[in-house]
This record gives sequence, structure tokens and C-alpha cells, in this order.
Amino acid sequence: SQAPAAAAPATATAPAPAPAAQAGKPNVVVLATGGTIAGAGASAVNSATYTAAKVPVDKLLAGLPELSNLANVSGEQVFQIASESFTNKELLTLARRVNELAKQPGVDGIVVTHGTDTLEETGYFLNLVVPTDKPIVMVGSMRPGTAISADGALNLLGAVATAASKDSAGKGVLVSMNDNIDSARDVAKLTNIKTNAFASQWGPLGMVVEGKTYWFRAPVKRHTKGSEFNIEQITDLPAVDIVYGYGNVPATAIDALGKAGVKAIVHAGTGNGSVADRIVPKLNELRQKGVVIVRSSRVPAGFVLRNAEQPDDKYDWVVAHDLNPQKARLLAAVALTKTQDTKQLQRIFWEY
Ligand SMILES: NC(=O)C[C@H](N)C(=O)O
Repeated sequence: SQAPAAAAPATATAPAPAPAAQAGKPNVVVLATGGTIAGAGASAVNSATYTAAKVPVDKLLAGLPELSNLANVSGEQVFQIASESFTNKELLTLARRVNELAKQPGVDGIVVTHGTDTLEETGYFLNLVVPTDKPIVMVGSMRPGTAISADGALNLLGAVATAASKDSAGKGVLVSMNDNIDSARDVAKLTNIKTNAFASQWGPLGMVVEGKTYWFRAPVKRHTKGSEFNIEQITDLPAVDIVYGYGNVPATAIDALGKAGVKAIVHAGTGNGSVADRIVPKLNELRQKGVVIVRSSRVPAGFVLRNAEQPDDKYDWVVAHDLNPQKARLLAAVALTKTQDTKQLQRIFWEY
């Protein structure tokens, strides 16, 4: 008799787990990372008090037999963590796995279940570095599955429907939640507690209703297959951190980041990315030492205009366009794997 095969590590050759194939149905892989969609509370009234990242993906899928009407669905547990604890390490591991699966001819779409707190960051990262036209759909929930009116099951059904739909191809990484389909680039968690947590100032791309997608617009920024960045060429992400702007802000955080050796600082400024008078020379000191300064805004809508509020040309700073500070951090880190040139970096911020 044959010796049992050793468990294969997640390498470029690891096959997707075999779904219970129904001929003619698309094959969708659900990569589970944890979050509230895998959360459990003490009682059904606990919609906000619970432990995230408890329920394994097999159990989530087994609880939703309706999925098999949409696709051949298989699950893979990549992590089991709350999304606030994601690090660059998890981002890179997840992106590599998504990329491996996207390259397999037997995989038609990928769903990533994820905590909502940093879902927009992971989604945007995948949008930048996974070169595929196949649908990649992020999904989470605001209530654990143990709560009355839990939103996870319907969100997961919608996400699988979105990943299974040919119409989702080529639109970049998507977020499918609360009946909406948004671009992961544009969307942000803007509301706590409530199930309509995610919104984009540019509006959703479409909706998913009863397992069918309806589309109204498509993203114009570069993404996935059209991106110049590829996870296969990224081994590590440089240190990029965020400092927040507010009244009476001291330079303590900036000084500490400078000492820690960050490669870029994203300044989450007030208003149109304005920077306090006592902070400007601190940022310029670091710029002189080669640290890239990205001027973004803590205001969740509108966008930061170059040379308005601060003379970016004179200081050799980059503006974050409409990216929120946490997404600007990721774009800066990814871009810095290729270039230090601030003209190139600014081009990248306009294009992605
Ligand atoms: N709703 C959620 O998923 C929140 C949770 N803290 C997480 O991001 O993992």
C-alpha cells in the first residue's frame, strides 16, 4: 500500500481543494481569514458583543446549502484572526494564495471572508498586486452568526454569487456586502455597529439580489491585471506608517517614526490634507533624509489636491489623491518596492 502523501504546503503548485463538482457550474474557492463573519456570541441578542474568528470555514459553508445552487464551492482556512490584527505578513501570505488559485484553470472565482475592520485594506492590497481578471470578492459581516438577524449568511451568499458571475470579471477586487457590490479600492468602513457599514463616496458598482448581480458602473483606476505590481515580485513591504492630524498635535509620533527608520510617512491631515505649522519642518527634515511624505486627509470624502494647503512641489511631497490614509499606506509600501522617485510615486497615486 502507498504511504499517505505529506500535507502539501501552500506553494505555487498546491491545487485548489476539489469542490463537489456539478458540471456547468463555476468553481468558487472561499478563503477564510476570520473576523465577525466567523464570530460567535454568548446569546442571540449579542449582536455587538462576541468573539471574532471562531467558526471554521467548513462549518460556515455547511450552514449555507443554498451556495451549491450558485457554484461548486470549496473552503480553505488561511487564518483565523480578527482583522484588526492583520500584519503585512498576513497580507503577503493571503495575496500569494489568491494569486496561486487565480492561476488555476479550474478556479473561476475567489471569495475572501475577512473581518470588516481592515477589510478595505486587504481588498485594496489584492487589487494592486494580483494580476488576474477572475473575480476576487471580499466579504465580512457586522453581526456574528449566533445573533438575531445575523448578516453573514446573506453576505456570503451574495459574495459567492458575485464571484461566480462572469460579469464580475475584470472589475478589480470587489466588496460584496449588504446587497451592494463596491470596488475594494473605493469602499471604506464608515459606520460601526450597523449592517450598512461600507460605503464609497463614488457609489457602489452594482448590487447582488437573490443570487444575481446587477451592474451600473465600472472602476477607471488601474487594478489587478492592469497593475504594474505583482505579488510574485514582492517579498517584503517597506515600513510605512501613519500620523494623524488634529488640534494641538505634538511631533512626538513623527519623531518616533523617524527614529524607527520608516521609509514613508502618510500624514492623515485635517481638511484638505492640511498640516500644522509646527509639524511641517519635522516632515521636511525627514524628507531631506529620504523619507517619502504622503499627504492624505482624515476627512472620508473629497480628495487631496496637490499644492493646495501645502506646497507639495517645493517640499517634494506626494499627495494621496482620494485614498484614505490606510489605503495610502498600502499603495506607498507597494510602490516603494519599485521606485523611490517622487514623480513616479505621484503618478502611481493618480493612477491607482
Ligand atoms: N465586524 C468585524 O468583522 C469586526 C472585527 N473586529 C474584525 O474586523 O475582525
